[in-house]
Amino acid sequence: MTIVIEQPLNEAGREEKSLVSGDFVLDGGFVVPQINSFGQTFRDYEAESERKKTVEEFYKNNHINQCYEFVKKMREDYGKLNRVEMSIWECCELLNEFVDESDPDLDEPQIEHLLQTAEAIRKDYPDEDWLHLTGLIHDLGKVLLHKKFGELPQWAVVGDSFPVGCAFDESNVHHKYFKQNPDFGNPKYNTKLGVYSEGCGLGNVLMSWGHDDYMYLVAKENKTTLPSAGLFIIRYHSFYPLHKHGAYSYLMNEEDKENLQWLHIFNKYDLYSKSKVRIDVEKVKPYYLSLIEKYFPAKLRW
Ligand SMILES: O[C@H]1[C@H](O)[C@@H](O)[C@H](O)[C@@H](O)[C@H]1O
Ligand SMILES: [Fe+2]
Ligand SMILES: [Fe+2]
Repeated sequence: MTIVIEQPLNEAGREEKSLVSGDFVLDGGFVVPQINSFGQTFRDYEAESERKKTVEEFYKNNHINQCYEFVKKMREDYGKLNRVEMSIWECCELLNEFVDESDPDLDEPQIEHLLQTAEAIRKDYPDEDWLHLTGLIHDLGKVLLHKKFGELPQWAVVGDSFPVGCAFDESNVHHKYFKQNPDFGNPKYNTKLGVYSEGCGLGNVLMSWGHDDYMYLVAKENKTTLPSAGLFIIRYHSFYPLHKHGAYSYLMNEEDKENLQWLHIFNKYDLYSKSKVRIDVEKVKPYYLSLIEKYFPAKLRW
C-alpha cells in the first residue's frame, strides 16, 4: 500500500502558522478550521486559555512518571487483558464520561471526538472502511481511566507519546519536565539510541504507556482483521514527536515508513475535526456496528 502525501513540516510551530492565513480544504473536501473551540490555533501549549494550566500540570506528571520500569510493568500487566469482556460499541459508551486533561483543543466527552474523527474521514475516503473504523476506535484505550480498569491517572493514559529507554527528544511538549524523570540521568537510557539500535523498527521500541499501545494490544490480541496500517495508526497516533516533527525517525524500519504515510493522513482528521458540532449518534450507529462486525469479534477481552 503506497500513497504519497505532503510531508509534515519539521520545525515546531511551522504548521500552525501556515494555517493562520485561512481555513483550508483537505484531500476530499473536509474544511480544516484555523482555530479551535477556544479561539486558539490547534496544539498551542503556550497560548493563554482556560485549558492551559490543566494541560501543563498534566504533562508535568506525565513526564516525571513515565519511565522505562513503569512502562514495562504496565505493558505486562494490562497486556494480560484479563479485566473486562465487552464489545467495541460498549467501550465507546463507557468513554462518554471522560474529558481528556491533556488536550488543549477539546473539552467534549470522548465519544463525540471518536465519531467526529470517523465521520470526517468517511466523507473524504468513502471507500476505505477500515480507516473509518480506525477513526472510531483509535482512542478507545482511554477506557483505562474507568473504574473497571483501576481508574488509572490521566498521565498514564492520555497525552502525546514518546519512546522510553533512549533520550527524550526536545520536540516533546513541555520537555523541561523530563529533568525530573528517573531515566533522565541514567546513562543506560539517556543517549540518542539508548537500549535500541538504528532501524530496529518501532515495534521493538517501548513507548510511554497509554491509550495508544493499550488499544493496539487489545485489537491485535483479539485478532482484528484491520490492515497493518490501521494497527499502526492506533499504536502511534499520539507520537507527535515522530509524525509531526520527524524526531526518532532513526528507529523506524521500512514497514514503519510505509505506514507512517497513512498516519499523516489520519492525523489531520484526528486533530482538526475537534469541534463543538455534535454528531447524531443514533443515526450513524448502524453503519459503525456493521464495520465492527466485519473487523472484530462480537466480544473482546480487555
Ligand atoms: O491531548 C491529546 C489526546 O490525549 C489524544 O488522544 C492523543 O492522541 C494526543 O496525542 C494528545 O496530545
Ligand atoms: Fe489519542
Ligand atoms: Fe483522537
